[in-house]
Amino acid sequence: MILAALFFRLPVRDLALLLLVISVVITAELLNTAIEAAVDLATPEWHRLAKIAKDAAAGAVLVAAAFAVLIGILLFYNPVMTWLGGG
Ligand SMILES: Nc1ncnc2c1ncn2[C@@H]1O[C@H](COP(=O)(O)OP(=O)(O)OP(=O)(O)O)[C@@H](O)[C@H]1O
Repeated sequence: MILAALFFRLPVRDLALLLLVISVVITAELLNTAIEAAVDLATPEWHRLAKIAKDAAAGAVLVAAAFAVLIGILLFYNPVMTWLGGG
């Protein structure tokens, strides 16, 4: 994504937004992994609260990823269309 942003010469503000979105997704994934490990340590058995904790953490990653895709489309749509149109 960063290489594509440089290729399409996105404005610095768009590049900053892209870096922010990437960092949010990576942070959510790291927190999800941490929560999964902590839950497994606390309750190796099946537990309703463990399920809620893991599902909520995974949901956070999904939300971050979905918004990252949306923001990526918004940032790249015009530059890609211009490039495809040869203009
Ligand atoms: N101890 C538990 N008690 C109840 N439900 C659990 C428990 N452990 C896992 N689950 C359920 O199983 C799902 C998958 O859990 P798992 O630990 O395999 O993580 P995962 O989603 O496969 O994540 P990753 O692929 O990042 O390891 C959870 O989202 C949760 O719904």
